[in-house]
Amino acid sequence: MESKKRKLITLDEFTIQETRQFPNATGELSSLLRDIALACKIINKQVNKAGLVDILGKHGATNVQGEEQMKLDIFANDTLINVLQNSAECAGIASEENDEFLAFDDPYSVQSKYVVLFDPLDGSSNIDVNASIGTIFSIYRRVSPLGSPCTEADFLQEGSRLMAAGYVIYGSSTMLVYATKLGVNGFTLEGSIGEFCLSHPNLQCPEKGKIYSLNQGNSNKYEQGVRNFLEYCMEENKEEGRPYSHRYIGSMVADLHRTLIKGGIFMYPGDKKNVNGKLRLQYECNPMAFIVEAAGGIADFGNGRILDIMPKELHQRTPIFIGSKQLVSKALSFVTEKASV
Ligand SMILES: O=P(O)(O)OC[C@H]1O[C@](O)(COP(=O)(O)O)[C@@H](O)[C@@H]1O
Repeated sequence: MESKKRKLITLDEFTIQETRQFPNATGELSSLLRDIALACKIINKQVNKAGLVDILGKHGATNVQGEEQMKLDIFANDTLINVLQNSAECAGIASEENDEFLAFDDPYSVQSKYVVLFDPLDGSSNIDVNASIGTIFSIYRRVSPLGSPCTEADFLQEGSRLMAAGYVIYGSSTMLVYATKLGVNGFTLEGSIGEFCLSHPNLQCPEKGKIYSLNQGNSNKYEQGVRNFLEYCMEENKEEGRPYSHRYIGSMVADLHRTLIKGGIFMYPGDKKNVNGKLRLQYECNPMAFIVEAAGGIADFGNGRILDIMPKELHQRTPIFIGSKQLVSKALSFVTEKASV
């Protein structure tokens, strides 16, 4: 018996319906989201055929983080910048791959209310081995006056001031997940019509979880509290369903997507060498914290809410403990991070 065809709701239709809930809404934010989705469709096409075109491997340059840039990092970065520069809804961007923010000074962009931050290709170490990778983005309303180019202050705002945040995961299917204050929704790319269609409405992060996710290879460098929590996760306790399972893909987007859907905890703690860990506050941790909190989970740096951190630099890093309320609270009861952010 043919399964009942369900009505496809495209991202466009969904965002227009959402806009209608705000009488004063102008539709600029939804249009900006649609532009980001367009850029990610272009990136998706290259990712899907990466083995067939000369886009695998290193580009030969290093970024401001001192990391070797992959060819796909550069392609994704250029694609997002080009689409957003032509979008007329974006005053400027900040990217994990660019040292400085870029202010668009054409007559339309300087009038735009919003700026966009992005990690164009998250999980770069997984590109050549065909494991899931992603794009992470976030949108702030400007604090600088409209009519003139945006400033660094527009990008150095606390995560709690985000208007929207999301990611696209290039995995077994390509999905776009985005959050506003109204909630979190997931859309799957329907290749035959080239549209993101609503597939995961009103995503909620399960309160409990039995999966913990971190680079366990660094365990000896983590502080005692983190190691005690790992012991707790691996300990036998039938009643509490322990030992928990360890899962780590090594792409934050993929590890967070699993955590959002199945519950659990994802961590990238600080360690003796890197007290603030590896992940970037503005491009990775704030957008993910905004999404997980909007889905009922929590996101902490060990001594407080990620979204309350006042950013000082565009590329600053922060430790992160994020996911299901109960399991993250348990981890925090073990962890007394010394990191000041
Ligand atoms: O290899 P490690 O140290 O475990 O780090 C993996 C983490 O680094 C990242 O790959 C960093 O992201 P980029 O690929 O954007 O630089 C995350 O996606 C991932 O969670």
